Amino acid sequence: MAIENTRLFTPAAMGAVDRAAIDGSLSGPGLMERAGAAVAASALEHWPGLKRAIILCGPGNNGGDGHVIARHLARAGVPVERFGMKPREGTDAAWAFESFPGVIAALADYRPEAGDLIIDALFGAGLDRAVPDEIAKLIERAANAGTPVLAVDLPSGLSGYSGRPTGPCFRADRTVTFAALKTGHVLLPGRDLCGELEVVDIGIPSRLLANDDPVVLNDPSVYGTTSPAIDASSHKYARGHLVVFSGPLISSGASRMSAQAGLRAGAGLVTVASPPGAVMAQSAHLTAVMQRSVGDADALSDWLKDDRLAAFVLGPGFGHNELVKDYARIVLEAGRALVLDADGLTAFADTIADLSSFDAPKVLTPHEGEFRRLFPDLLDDDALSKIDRARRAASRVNAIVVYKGADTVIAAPDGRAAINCDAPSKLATAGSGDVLAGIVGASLANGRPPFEAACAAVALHAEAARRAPDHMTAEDLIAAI
Ligand SMILES: NC(=O)C1=CN([C@@H]2O[C@H](COP(=O)(O)OP(=O)(O)OC[C@H]3O[C@@H](n4cnc5c(N)ncnc54)[C@H](OP(=O)(O)O)[C@@H]3O)[C@@H](O)[C@H]2O)[C@@H](O)CC1
Ligand SMILES: Nc1ncnc2c1ncn2[C@@H]1O[C@H](COP(=O)(O)OP(=O)(O)O)[C@@H](O)[C@H]1O
Ligand SMILES: [K+]
Repeated sequence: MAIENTRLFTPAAMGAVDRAAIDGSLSGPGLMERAGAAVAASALEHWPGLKRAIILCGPGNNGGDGHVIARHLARAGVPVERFGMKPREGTDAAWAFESFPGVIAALADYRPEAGDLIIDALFGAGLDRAVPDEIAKLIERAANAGTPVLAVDLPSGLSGYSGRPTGPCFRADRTVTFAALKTGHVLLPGRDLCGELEVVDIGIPSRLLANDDPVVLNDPSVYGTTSPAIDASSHKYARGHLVVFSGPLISSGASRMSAQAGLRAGAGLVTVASPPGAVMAQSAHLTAVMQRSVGDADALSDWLKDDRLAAFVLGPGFGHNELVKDYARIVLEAGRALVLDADGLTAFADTIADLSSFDAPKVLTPHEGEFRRLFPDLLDDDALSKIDRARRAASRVNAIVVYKGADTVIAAPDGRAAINCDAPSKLATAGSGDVLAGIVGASLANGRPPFEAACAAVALHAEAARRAPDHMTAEDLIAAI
């Protein structure tokens, strides 16, 4: 039975849920029995022609699940062989083994054969270091033979917290996990190493599936509907006026993409603020998007007397320009929302924390390289997951951080975080980040709070990409919004 729960758990938080369930009415063996039965059912459903189930059993509860799986598959008539180690005495896993005692061969003795399915029940939530050498060798033998792998809870070798391998790691075709997804299932490369993911209900009551760690999958439960309702009383200013700063003539295209994306994404009006030297080129291209010549800080301050200017995008194609810092400060001092992207981020490489003193809404949209420039210490800290890196960055800058990638993390200074997992890889094309910055700007101009605005924008960007042609350019992406 698949379950719907967009909350994500670290293995530690899930362990607390398990303990609460066991302290309540549920028994450890009862949970293990349902977990093992669900994995066995998945094996039978997805590998109907399997000739031999190779069950790799570790010393802990993950191995305990393996013994339950062995019993269920054997009773279903599947030839079963177990490799690994016996559980420690007196544990739930020992109960599982005693419920189906038998030979457990040494891991080194396993030789893959055609028709095998490896059921990996070596380590799950308890993995805390690189797997030992004999397991590393087995992983290599199985990969060379192309033997399919069904992982129990997590592929052994993968951190359920960070989504990064601790060393050699199984690449599973399918992973069956219990009660809720763990962060390591959705962060890369974990998401790829898990293969198809299946979350099964093992009877833990949903009231216990709560924790203090507000990390969720990015979906409408976070940000509401994708665009605010437009009714008869609505007018373009009510939908918000977005401004995108243009860089010099040579790199003015990026601002156009942000601006056009912003207009498509639902800003009521969009103006490109161009340096005088780029005005002519922009005029030749822009139609529904308006333009204004803004050449220096005074011109910007003067324009900001118009309090209908709601949100600003600063950075795409802006160039390495001293004006970045002045413009950012002036916009934020005026209390307007600011999206800082690309060159806008790079300009603050050593001083990003200075922005924390401004209360106006701020959204930073770094990709991996920009994140490194801004927060090298967080990236160098191997103990942190991408989620916690983004959260620490958000709290340092007092801003929403959209840490981009195929596993984009959106984090708020108060600890809220969402992971977007459904962006297609065709987004890896020049300009798609400029498009995102424009969508975030529109979402802010619409008046959403910044975390919700960023989450809605990332979801819309991914949805547009899914709809766009396979060999899309950033222009196609804009058209698909
Ligand atoms: N709790 C529940 O209610 C339910 C739990 N369920 C299942 O339990 C699983 C979690 O079980 P678990 O906590 O026993 O951890 P598990 O992953 O089996 O590791 C065991 C021990 O291995 C060791 N070890 C770690 N890394 C190692 C390494 N690299 N190389 C060598 N050894 C290493 C380490 O022990 P150490 O050697 O450090 O003393 C660790 O404690 C979970 O994933 C799910 O499948 C389900 O049944 C549903 C109900
Ligand atoms: N392989 C991928 N899968 C999913 N999304 C991706 C992938 N590569 C890039 N993206 C997304 O595309 C956008 C690229 O942004 P960025 O790196 O700033 O590009 P550019 O500077 O060319 O505009 C981000 O939103 C990122 O999350
Ligand atoms: K496993």
